[in-house]
Amino acid sequence: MTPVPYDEWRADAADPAFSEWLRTQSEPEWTAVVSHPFAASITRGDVPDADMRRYLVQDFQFVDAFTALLGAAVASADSFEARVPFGRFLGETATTEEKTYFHRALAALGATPAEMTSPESEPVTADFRALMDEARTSLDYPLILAVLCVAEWSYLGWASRAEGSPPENFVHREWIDLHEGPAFRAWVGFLRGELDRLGPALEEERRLRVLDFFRRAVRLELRFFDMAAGGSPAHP
Ligand SMILES: Cc1ncc(CN)c(N)n1
Repeated sequence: MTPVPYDEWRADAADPAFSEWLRTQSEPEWTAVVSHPFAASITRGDVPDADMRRYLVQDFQFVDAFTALLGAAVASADSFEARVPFGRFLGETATTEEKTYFHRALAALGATPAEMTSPESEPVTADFRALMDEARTSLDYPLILAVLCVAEWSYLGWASRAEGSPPENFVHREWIDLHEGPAFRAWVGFLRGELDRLGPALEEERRLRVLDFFRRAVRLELRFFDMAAGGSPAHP
């Protein structure tokens, strides 16, 4: 879809935030991600163990490149105030939260040590890592923000759709908890706020480059869930 220029779009937008422009210009794929059948199955707690294991083995590789990207955000942010939330989240991801979760969840799902230390990458995992590496090595703060924002905002999107009582199985329940709740919402709010702060002041060409990274990340999130669901695409 040819993007509607930001200045034209915001003239009639109810919420003229730059991050909202990025999201709306990434439809229908955005909605396909946050309503993906695999994500819905996580929220119900009924993903078969073999599928959850394949997904988490691949996601552990995603998290490695994602952690490096957070480091690039610390390095490229334009103020001390902006560096601090990245540093805090980086510490949480690298130590307490996702790392211990992955080890416990993959052990419970019967993953072998080789699958965790030298796993084979699915094509979408390699492509996602390549996009994160491209953003990281650019050291271009808005491009880094675009990729981080998609990863976190889209995960908040599906996790906040969970209804009813949380799944009993900790593998599902903790994965939802890691992507929901007040702290995670504040983190997503921060990422969106940074894009909203910087985007309007960018030249149109730079805005379109940020949108290109945002859209590529959204498409990869969709392919990632398709891979997890066994390869059957839920593309719109
Ligand atoms: C593929 C993917 N995208 C996003 C997230 C959320 N951190 C994740 N863990 N994995």
